[in-house]
Amino acid sequence: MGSIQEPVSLPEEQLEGVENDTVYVAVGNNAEKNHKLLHWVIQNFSGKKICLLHILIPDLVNSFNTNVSEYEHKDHAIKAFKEHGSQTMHEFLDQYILTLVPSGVQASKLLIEKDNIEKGIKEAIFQHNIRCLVMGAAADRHNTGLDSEDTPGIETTPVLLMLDSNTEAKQSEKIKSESIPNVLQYLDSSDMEETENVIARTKLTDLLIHKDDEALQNWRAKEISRRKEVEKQLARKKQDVLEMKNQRDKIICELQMVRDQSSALRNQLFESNCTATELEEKFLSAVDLLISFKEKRDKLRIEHANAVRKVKVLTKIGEADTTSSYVVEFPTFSFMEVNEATHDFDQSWKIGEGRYGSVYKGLLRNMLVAIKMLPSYGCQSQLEFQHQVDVLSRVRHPNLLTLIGSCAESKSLVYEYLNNGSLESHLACKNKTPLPWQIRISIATDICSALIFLHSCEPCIVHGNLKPSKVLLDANFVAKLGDLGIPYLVQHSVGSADTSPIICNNSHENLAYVDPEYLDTGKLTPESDVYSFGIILLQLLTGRPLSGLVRDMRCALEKENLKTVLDLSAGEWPLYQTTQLAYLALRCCEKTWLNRPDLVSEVWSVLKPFRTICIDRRQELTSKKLQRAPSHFVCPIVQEVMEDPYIAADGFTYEEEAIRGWLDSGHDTSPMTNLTLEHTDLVPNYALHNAIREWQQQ
Ligand SMILES: Nc1ncnc2c1ncn2[C@@H]1O[C@H](COP(=O)(O)OP(=O)(O)OP(=O)(O)O)[C@@H](O)[C@H]1O
Repeated sequence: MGSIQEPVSLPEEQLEGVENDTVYVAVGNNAEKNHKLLHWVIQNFSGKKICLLHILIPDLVNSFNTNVSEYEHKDHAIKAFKEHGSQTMHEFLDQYILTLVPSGVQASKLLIEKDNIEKGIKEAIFQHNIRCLVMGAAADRHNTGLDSEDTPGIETTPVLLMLDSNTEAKQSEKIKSESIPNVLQYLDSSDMEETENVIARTKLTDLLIHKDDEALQNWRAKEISRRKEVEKQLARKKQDVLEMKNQRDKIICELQMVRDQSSALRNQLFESNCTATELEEKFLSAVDLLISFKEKRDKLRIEHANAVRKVKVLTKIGEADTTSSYVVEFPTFSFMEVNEATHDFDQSWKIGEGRYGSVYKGLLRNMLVAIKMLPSYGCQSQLEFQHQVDVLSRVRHPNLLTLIGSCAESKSLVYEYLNNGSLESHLACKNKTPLPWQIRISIATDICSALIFLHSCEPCIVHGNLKPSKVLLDANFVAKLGDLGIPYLVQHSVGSADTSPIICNNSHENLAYVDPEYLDTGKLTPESDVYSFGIILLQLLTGRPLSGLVRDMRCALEKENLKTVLDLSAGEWPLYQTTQLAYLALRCCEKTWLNRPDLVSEVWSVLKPFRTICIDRRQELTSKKLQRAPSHFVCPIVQEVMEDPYIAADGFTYEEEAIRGWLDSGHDTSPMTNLTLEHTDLVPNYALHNAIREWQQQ
């Protein structure tokens, strides 16, 4: 039985079988494919015998396609056509042979006429005992297992069919006919199509040849109905395509709409984001605004509370005013208030007593004050008294004790309280360290400044009772003159213009400050104050008792021995300037007022150069003292270093007087926290008291 092999490229063992056999090459009608096939054959079988095999199918169909009526002479035509086809094919094969000759191939041709290629090939194999047959391969590459890339130059690889021995080839026709059709699978697709066409045409030809008109008509009708069916299908397809096209257009439209909507939504989203950001910013600024409004509101609340408090105070003052029945411009106090402030004029609250009454320390409307109780004798009316006080209250100067208010009922004057006491106490060194010379000179300057102011007033104001007890020192050692105008107030009361209270009720010591001319004439002049100032200046320089003071100074200056009289506890006096001051003081103490120096042109001009050095020193001293004072030494109410610290129920320590005054004035709350106090008991803070003492003695 013949075996069929598939040599794609031709290995040596394949070629061995071909050696002595003629290689049959099956050529078709496609000239291009034939050329490629022959090219392949030349490459693989150079020097071999080649026989070109062509199965010629008489192609009558072409001649009958156009006009069937022409078949009246068909026998003759078919014959002529066959002859013509055979001749043409011979010529073609000859041409192929000629192309093979230069390649050293012995070529021959074999033309077999058969109405079927399959049958023709079978016949050729039988008749010519073909063992080696080359055919154009089928287009189906799976059959060959090759790619065109592997065999460049030809689209499909030709197929070499090796048929077994002659004996096998000559087997019974039945067996051979079984094996031969397999050959056809190696024909390329175009050959197959061609074959099918040929078969169809052959059938038609058969019909024509055998004059089978009825069958022809049937076949035609079949063809027409098939064609109609195809046309119908085509029309349906067209309709489908049209519908699909419409659908596609619709979808595109919808897609476009969706795209538009999407872009609109995107814009909306962007706008929303912008709005959100804007709103967020607005919200933040609103929060800021709210915070600032809250702060303002709190501030306004505080201001409101303060205003309410002020209104209450003013109302109280108003009430006090109505009780006194006078319309005055500056605060007046009721006797009750004065009484309360001084704790029923408690002796422990008394500061001192002079010719014109007692002076009490007091806590009045939360202020630490000095209340001077004038003698109640005399016929001065409350109206006259109040008028006089009103005039005095308008005389204000930094070196004059400030008159805060008055009480017409009790005929008392309320002054600011100066906690550094009087110059008198300092000169006497009562529990006090001696004043440095700079402070002394600055005190002289302050007194001079106050006198210049008083004397320059219109009408001129003469103090008339200037002495160290009337020179009060504040926390910064600034000197302030007190008791201004008291003699006038009291004189009126006494009702005797002739009787001078200064003279009448004054001690011998106090008379030392009184102008001798005034003593002689009873007439107070500005120069009277200059005399008193001279004595005070001599006291500041020497610190000596009044008796023989002028004489001793004069003597020392004459002997140019100033140092012997100077108060050396005041430090190292600058001798030249101090001598100048000493001369100036003596001139002030001249018995005749005409010989006394002018305060502005002479005294002030000498004192003025000292001012800067003295004020600096004063600041240095006070700031040192203030700096050194720990904050817990200072009373929260009066803001001064405490002398008698007491602990209240709120746990804070206060100056006893201050906290008692606070509680006695009806307060039941803490001055520090404003919370209600559990009780009003006070406990002395001995530890703090000792600490303050130690600190003060340093
Ligand atoms: N505002 C005040 N602050 C502190 N102490 C004061 C205040 N006013 C007066 N004093 C003190 O009160 C005491 C009594 O003073 P007052 O003026 O009544 O009498 P005097 O000056 O001693 O003598 P006189 O008035 O008889 O001449 C004085 O030692 C004085 O230092």
